[in-house]
Amino acid sequence: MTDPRPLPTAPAAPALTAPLTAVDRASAEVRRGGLVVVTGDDGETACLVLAAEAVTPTALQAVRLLAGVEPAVAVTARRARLLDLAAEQTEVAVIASDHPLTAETLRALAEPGAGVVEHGLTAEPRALATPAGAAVQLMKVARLLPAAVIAPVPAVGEAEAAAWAAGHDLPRVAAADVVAYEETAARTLALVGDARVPLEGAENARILAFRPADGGTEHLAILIGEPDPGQPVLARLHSECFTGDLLGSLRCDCGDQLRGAIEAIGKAGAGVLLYLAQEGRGIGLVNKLRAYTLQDEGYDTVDANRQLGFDDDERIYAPAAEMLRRLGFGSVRLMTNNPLKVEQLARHGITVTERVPHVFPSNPHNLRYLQAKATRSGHLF
Ligand SMILES: Nc1nc2c(ncn2[C@@H]2O[C@H](COP(=O)(O)OP(=O)(O)OP(=O)(O)O)[C@@H](O)[C@H]2O)c(=O)[nH]1
Ligand SMILES: [Zn+2]
Repeated sequence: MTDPRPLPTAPAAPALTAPLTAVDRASAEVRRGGLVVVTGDDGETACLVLAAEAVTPTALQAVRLLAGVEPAVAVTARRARLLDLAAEQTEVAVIASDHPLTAETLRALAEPGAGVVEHGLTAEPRALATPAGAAVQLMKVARLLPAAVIAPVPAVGEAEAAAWAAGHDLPRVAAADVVAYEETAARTLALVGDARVPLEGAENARILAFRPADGGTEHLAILIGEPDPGQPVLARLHSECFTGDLLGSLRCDCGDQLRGAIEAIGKAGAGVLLYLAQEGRGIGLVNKLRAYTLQDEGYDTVDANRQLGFDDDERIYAPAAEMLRRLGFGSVRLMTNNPLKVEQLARHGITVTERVPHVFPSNPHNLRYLQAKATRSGHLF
């Protein structure tokens, strides 16, 4: 095969890097149980934020002391409705109590099966692009349960709240930057690695790694043969599945789909497989394991996501579209059974000339999962 040819890569604009970095720092902080400040527009009260799943009595006490009031908990509207706490159409619900919330109650609000939710709770609706809404979104970015302990920062306006955060040595992030994070990250992908890796079923393969400007997890493109950018390129978008791809889990069809796609593209002679860092349809591996526990209790794959407060599918397709564009492929023949992937790629500016079915035999462990994909998520088998 010929030597890998260099591919164009775009340097990230500094204006995009600073907000991404702020979100990345805040995400790392909440993952280790720390406090962060989320600011909003000038008229909005900034929030002190802590991951509900990481809450401890000590952390809760720290929030009380810093804010000077009792904290509340922000959850997705989906989760609030399951708790019979949100009547209105809203994106996020802020749950408050008529008595101090304990760490156990907070955990029970966040996670199904974690305990009994007590009485005396009320919920207020909030839009996503508010500090409370962005606090929940920050948990999703951090791949934690989408529930945040929040308390108002004793400061007026964004500048004063930012100064308050700095004075208390707390990371600060703007709500708008959290909400825009995934789309912004996709715009900053840079090609950071490119090597020839012969694969079983496709010896003429290269792996290219694309890294977002905040240093987040890379998405990979597996380029097989030399696809003609002038023609629709045979393409597979594969979302990472540690259990299926690496361990050969029989609970899903991912392992077969991954190896089957490489083999099929290899046979066809040329094409691309994007290996996207979107484990568990974008909820992360730990949350996927929680969803599996719920599925063992009787929920299907869609309802398990919803019980945890997530949407059915949390993936976004901006990184995939950006990588295809960077590789010079504006038009694809997409190997998928998922109509949403076709729709979303088109929405992000890639022409899908054809959907190529990508079906593999079921086994006794994944039959129910595949049936749920067909009946609940509209997958075409
Ligand atoms: N949340 C959740 N994710 C799952 C579950 N089972 C598998 N997954 C994830 O679902 C994703 C499957 O991705 P794909 O095979 O690319 O996509 P798809 O939506 O099934 O569509 P196809 O292109 O037809 O295969 C991977 O990220 C898996 O980790 C589950 O029960 N719950
Ligand atoms: Zn899987």
